[in-house]
Amino acid sequence: MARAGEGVSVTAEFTVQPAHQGAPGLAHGGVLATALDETLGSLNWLLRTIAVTGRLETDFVRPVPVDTVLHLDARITAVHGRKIYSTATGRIGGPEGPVAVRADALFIEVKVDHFIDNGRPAEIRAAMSDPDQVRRARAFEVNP
Ligand SMILES: CCCCCCCC(=O)SCCNC(=O)CCNC(=O)[C@H](O)C(C)(C)COP(=O)(O)OP(=O)(O)OC[C@H]1O[C@@H](n2cnc3c(N)ncnc32)[C@H](O)[C@@H]1OP(=O)(O)O
Repeated sequence: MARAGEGVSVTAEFTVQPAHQGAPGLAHGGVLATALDETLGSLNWLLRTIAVTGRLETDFVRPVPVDTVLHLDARITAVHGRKIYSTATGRIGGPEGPVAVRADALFIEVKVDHFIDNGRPAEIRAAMSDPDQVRRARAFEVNP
């Protein structure tokens, strides 16, 4: 879950599970990048814009052990035409703890045709008939 904050920003928490391991006992970097991407992606809902990740530059600053709660904080830094620039940090030990990961992202606004043209029909039909997905897409609730 992500919560709206000051400006166009969100905070979120991600708990590293044993299935997220790369090196023994430590989170895999790709999973941490996914947590950053998901948190950054939720910013676009606040703009009510459909957008996909075009670029995601990630810094892995500290190892993140299994069972750690990663405290994520993401905000939009600029919007230019279809381009949405955003940045995020993931801290450990609490929301004010040391930065373990950070990312800068560029999301590109797309039409819904992006998914219809490129996705698989079965999954698109399933998403359209899933009331949770439709509710999320049509009426994104801020801090419900
Ligand atoms: C609704 C739920 C959405 C959930 C999203 C969750 C987050 C995700 O994981 S998304 C999945 C991963 N991302 C993808 O699959 C995207 C794959 N890429 C694409 O489909 C295309 O490259 C796409 C749509 C991003 C851009 O293509 P296109 O629409 O033709 O735009 P294009 O004209 O090339 O570029 C538009 C602008 O963005 C810039 N741009 C595009 N890609 C990049 C990039 N990687 N780096 C820097 N700039 C870029 C271009 O330079 C251009 O800038 P300007 O307007 O200043 O000339």
